[in-house]
Amino acid sequence: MPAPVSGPRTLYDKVWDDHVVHVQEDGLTLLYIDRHLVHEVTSPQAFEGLRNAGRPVRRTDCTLATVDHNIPTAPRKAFTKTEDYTVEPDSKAQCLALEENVKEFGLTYFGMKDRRQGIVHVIGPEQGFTLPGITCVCGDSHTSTHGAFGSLAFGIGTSEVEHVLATQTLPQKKSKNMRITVEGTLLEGVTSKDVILHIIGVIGTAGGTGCVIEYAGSVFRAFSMEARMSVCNMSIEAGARAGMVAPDEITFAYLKDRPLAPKGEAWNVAEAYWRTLKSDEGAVFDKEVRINAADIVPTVTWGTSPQDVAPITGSVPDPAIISDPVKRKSVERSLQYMGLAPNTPMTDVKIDKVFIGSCTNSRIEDLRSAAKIVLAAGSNAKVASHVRALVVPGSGIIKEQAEAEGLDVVFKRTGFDWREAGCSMCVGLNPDKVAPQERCVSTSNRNFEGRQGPGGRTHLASPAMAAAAALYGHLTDVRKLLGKKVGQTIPVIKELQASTFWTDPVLAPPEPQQQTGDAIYTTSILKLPPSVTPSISKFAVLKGIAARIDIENVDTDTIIPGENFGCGSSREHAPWSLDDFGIRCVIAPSFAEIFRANMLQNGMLAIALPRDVCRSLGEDAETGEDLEVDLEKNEIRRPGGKPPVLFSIDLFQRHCLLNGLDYIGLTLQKLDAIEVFEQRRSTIWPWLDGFGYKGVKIPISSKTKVDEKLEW
Ligand SMILES: CC(C)[C@H](C(=O)O)[C@@H](O)C(=O)O
Ligand code: SF4
Repeated sequence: MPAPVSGPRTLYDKVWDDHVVHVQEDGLTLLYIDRHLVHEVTSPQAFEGLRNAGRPVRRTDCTLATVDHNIPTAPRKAFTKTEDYTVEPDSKAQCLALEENVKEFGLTYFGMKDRRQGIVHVIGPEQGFTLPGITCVCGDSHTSTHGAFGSLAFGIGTSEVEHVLATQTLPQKKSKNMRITVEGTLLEGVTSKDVILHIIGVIGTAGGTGCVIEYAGSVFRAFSMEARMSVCNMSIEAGARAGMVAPDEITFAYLKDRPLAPKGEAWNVAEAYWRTLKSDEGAVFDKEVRINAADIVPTVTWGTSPQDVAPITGSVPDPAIISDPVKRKSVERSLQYMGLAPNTPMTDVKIDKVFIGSCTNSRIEDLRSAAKIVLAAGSNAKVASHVRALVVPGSGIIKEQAEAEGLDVVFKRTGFDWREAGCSMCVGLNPDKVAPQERCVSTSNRNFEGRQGPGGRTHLASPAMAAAAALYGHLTDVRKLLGKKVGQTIPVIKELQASTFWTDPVLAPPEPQQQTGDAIYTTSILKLPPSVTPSISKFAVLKGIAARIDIENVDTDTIIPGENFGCGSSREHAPWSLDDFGIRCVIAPSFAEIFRANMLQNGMLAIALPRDVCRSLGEDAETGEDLEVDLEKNEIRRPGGKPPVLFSIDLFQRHCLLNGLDYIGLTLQKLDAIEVFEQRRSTIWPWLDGFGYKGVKIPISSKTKVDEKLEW
């Protein structure tokens, strides 16, 4: 069991400690989850699991659902039914499934007719659903965004979504503490997006593996909440479990009066608690990175991994000068996919599309930043004739605010397409796509092969850089436009108070499904049929042929084995598809954590071994002879009489795999501890119970009643 932190603690240590429900001897901790965001892609099988097991959602008051990934961003004025608006069959099915599920399970839902609908990671903070010091999860890797508020926020897979829906907890191993400090003053034209791209370029996409990153230093302290969110958003691209920024005056000002933020005396108590949420003097970090702000210039990506970054003043790399053969091959492959010749100056790269949006950069400040560049280019400026450019606000509310500020007019008259809120061209799950071999400058966070559409090529950049590229038709140093004096000959954007847009006199607060007295919610009463003991398939000995693939940073979108296996999204579909192919074990030098957890939840084994051992097992695989993975003996038996390779795996996970144990059933055995935690939570952090919509009273007494307990 890891020693509890007794001396000075980090921000992460503090939030973690405040959410411990139960600790096993091996350190596996049952963590209470304060906030759960749900979207249509990763939730259908989770609700199905609940339904099959006869389990309700434990805390409907702490769960918020919306549609974002699959939905078209075409005008919604004529929207009547999801069936008619969402055409693509899979998308339609997922959206309709969510609509049904939120009704059946009694969840608050912002659907396509609701002005509060938007990308989960935009609407959580916008509503004040996201608060400092909380734990927040979503079946989505970019949940790390919410760490900008000093919360512990991380992405989970579909099985874990089901686990949280059923128990409001998650079994977790504590990550390491990492701190990235950026001190100094940023150069003109350098934004938060450039800072995080630069960081990922420095530490690599596996740089934060096993860690929760705290962003510290004068640069982050000076950042707005929007800028902090863009940084924390991409912590996942840096390989980390989560990213955090300690809350401060900027955080409190952002949250004050948000619809779901605490009000009145509760606000004062909450703020006093939030002020304690910072790393203590002398707190120990397992990993420290220091970066000088003045070293960062506007940054773009050239390749198919977020770590493939270059300053806009630089050139496409030349694989010929890379000595490591695996790295060289990987760069060659990327350049071939991207259709780029080595040593081409970045500013010579001609583009076809521009996408300004996504959970990284679709907030009001991002839209203003892009509009400022357009304005700086002069009133006759136009999007280059060969470029199609899209601006997609992150939520209906942001769209309204932008329209009230006149940003839509600036974009539209310049030739940008102004859309409705959603994930849009960030991910090829809806009609906004990049066509094969088209090149897109995108303010999103992933440039994986096929990410924006099969064969599409992505260059990640800031909103300002994307706007400049749209006007010039090629990658452009935004400073070229900033050289002109913004504010003298150029019209200034009239920024409006965001709070004007939060309140909604038309839409009623969410309908509570069950009521106890005057409470907005009741925690669902857990009635568990004792006969229901779902299980996952057991893993003991696996014998069969193996496939060797020498590719690094294999992302879930193009799932194939390699180093840092499964980096990218929380899609449990990745292990499911491996399983469908009959692949039940993956051996790699390192794994993305969400991917590894998803494998375990499906009874599959992820074995991390040193790079040279992986190579030699790869050679064994090439002989076409069987390998035998024996979890009971923790060894991999090899062909040709070679000695077996030993591996280690967490004891509890091993136990669950060997016995095919269902994590939800195990957790429900700890129901008493969960209830005790909830009572304490209601007393110390009462603002976390229930939604804070107007006129709604929040219950103080204990809510959960357990009729029957699962016999294990
Ligand atoms: C669909 C979803 C599971 C996925 C994620 O987890 O990140 C998506 O949001 C993405 O950005 O790739
Ligand atoms: S990364 Fe893209 S697809 Fe994923 S949640 Fe954000 S906007 Fe949506």
